[in-house]
Amino acid sequence: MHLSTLNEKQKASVLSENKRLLVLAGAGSGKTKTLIQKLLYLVSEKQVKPSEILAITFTKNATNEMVDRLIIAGDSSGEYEALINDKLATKESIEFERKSRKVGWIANLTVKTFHSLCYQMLKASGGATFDNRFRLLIDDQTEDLKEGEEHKTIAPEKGYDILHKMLLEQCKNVAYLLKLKRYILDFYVDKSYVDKTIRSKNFPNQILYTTLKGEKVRSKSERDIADWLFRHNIKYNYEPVVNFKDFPFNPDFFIPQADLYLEHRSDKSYSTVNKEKQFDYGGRICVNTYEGMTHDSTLFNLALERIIMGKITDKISQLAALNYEEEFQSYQDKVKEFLKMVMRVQSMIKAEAIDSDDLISKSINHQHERVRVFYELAVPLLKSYEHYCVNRSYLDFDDLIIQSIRLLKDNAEIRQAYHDRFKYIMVDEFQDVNSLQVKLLELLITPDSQLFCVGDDWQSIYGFRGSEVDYIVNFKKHFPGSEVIQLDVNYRSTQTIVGASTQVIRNNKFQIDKEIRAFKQTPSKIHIYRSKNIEEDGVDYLVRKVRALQDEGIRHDEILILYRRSKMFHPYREALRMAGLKVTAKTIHASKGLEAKIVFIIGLTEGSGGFPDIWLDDAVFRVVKDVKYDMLMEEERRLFYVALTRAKDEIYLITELGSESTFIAEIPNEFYAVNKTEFKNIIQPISVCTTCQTEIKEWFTYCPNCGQLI
Ligand SMILES: Nc1ncnc2c1ncn2[C@@H]1O[C@H](COP(=O)(O)OP(=O)(O)OP(=O)(O)O)[C@@H](O)[C@H]1O
Repeated sequence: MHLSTLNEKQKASVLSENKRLLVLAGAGSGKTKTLIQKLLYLVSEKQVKPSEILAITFTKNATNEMVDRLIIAGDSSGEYEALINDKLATKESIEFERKSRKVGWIANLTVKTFHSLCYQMLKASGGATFDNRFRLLIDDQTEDLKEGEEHKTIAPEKGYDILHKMLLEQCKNVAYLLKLKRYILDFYVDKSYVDKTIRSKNFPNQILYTTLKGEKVRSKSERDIADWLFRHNIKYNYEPVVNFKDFPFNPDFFIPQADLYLEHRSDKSYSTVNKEKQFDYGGRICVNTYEGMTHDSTLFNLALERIIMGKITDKISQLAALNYEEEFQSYQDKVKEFLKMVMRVQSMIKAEAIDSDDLISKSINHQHERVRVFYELAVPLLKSYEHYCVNRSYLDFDDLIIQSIRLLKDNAEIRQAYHDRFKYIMVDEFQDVNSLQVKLLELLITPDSQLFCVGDDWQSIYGFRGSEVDYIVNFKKHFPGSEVIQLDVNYRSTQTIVGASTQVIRNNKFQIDKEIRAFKQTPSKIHIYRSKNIEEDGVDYLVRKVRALQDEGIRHDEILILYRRSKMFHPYREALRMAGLKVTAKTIHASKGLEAKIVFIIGLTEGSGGFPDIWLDDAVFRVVKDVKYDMLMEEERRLFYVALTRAKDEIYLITELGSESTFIAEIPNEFYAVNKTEFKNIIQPISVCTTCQTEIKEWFTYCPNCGQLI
């Protein structure tokens, strides 16, 4: 036992006999280290049987890391540590070695993710409440959460595909299909399609307009007509070729159900006298619309209604067989967007234990039609999805926990068996628990068992998946009689990084204020680059900087690039690839628990697609859970805190001039490499290149003349 490697607070946490203990601390303060030491202490000093210990993590990586640290603690040769730090070792060789060394007392421990624990529980005894030969539904987000034997029982389809299947089923009902179409057109499409004007290939001066149906037409007015027809589910042909007598030509529209042609006459139209004669010869009706009619859209719509509706005798329900493929051909991405929202709602209602039926009553009186219609469309989908999955014994990751809770709740004997087995329950990253996970823990602990949790409320970043920072902030309320120990030294980062990140996170109202000191006193400053265009000179800057760092001898795995959304990284990935530079890049969510010598945070712009990015701020989600804007903003700030605190030595922030993320100003000036106020005034030269004496008007960049980095 190496208690000597711990500081006083860490030691106190290991030695505490309290039945409920939370070790609370900011990033890099040795929480995971303390948890491992506690585990070693219990086994080696307190003679606790390893089989009585359950250690729970959130990700497979965290489980592996815990097992690795335990193997290292017992491996005096240092071989294993050398292997996992060997940059040339493959993932497979490390996994093989881990497996062959996970023997003896380590093999008798239960170190699992919440999901893996529940999986095993249900396989072993789930037959009592469900079907223990269930199969697992995996989606993109849970892909990396599955472990070992779970590979064997993965469902042959994905949750999203099932939901899509349910949508196709529902769309056989014309009323549902029409409602979906109206919803998609009204609330998803209108905003974006207007801008989709392109130039004609044959006539470069001709601008083409995209209709709701997805075809290209020649004028705004034609688009209005086409859209009006599409919205009213009236089939039409655009510019059909006709030849009634003397010559072929293309009237603008033909409406088969009304047996009617439409010609729109703009101010630029040529005389149509000849064409009109042709319609007479053919005994066909052609109605003209005029540019003047289009200036007032309400009047224009009325005119179209008068012209066309009277001539259509079919009832709407009998209108040409509507079918899903045809109607949504141009809107696959919008339908996908809708289904993703349904999936998000599904996950939220599971975490909140809300029945899908309740969603209708919760939304029926909502002031916004968009929200009401969303739920009218979503609820039948959610119900048929649920039925489909139960029928096939499919469980998703949320269901694993829900079914385990039910199993323990309803079966006293099974519950007792787990109580007899696990006397010590340890939870890493406790700030990420949701109400289901807490319920599960409550069912697993007894007054005699010890619950040892470590976590950092400042790093709670899974609110969008239902985690509740309240469980850690109010730990004492949730677990009466508990003790909370705060660790106060950060061993990972420089004092600048610790200071800046602490200042940022203190802007959050909902947090536990903690004093945290940096162990490392090396002087360093935070670098910031304000690009003119983040996707151009921002990318350029990163590539140059990474190259310069690697030239200085920094290894590629010591550099970590972080971003809020994967999309932000695309231009950087391409540029790095072209430059032949290798670097680790991750979303901030995926960087949890990691550390690197140098961290770049890219995409620090404001507004949509930037960071903070409060996309959950949608009235649709508020029906399930009324999360206030402030709270969503606080989660974004915690995410920024996680990003900053991954860095050991240096941080580079990349933003765009005039569109800086609000987080940049939350880091006080003294932490930046150059005083921010100097940069505000960019017309003033802020430095002169030491190599070629060129005035440099940008802040913290390379010399535009000779390329010298400053
Ligand atoms: N008492 C100590 N003395 C020296 N180094 C320590 C001590 N405690 C922790 N460390 C080191 O500090 C670093 C961070 O530790 P650890 O990963 O356990 O922190 P953490 O609090 O779990 O971090 P985070 O919450 O950011 O993931 C590790 O490199 C660890 O070895």
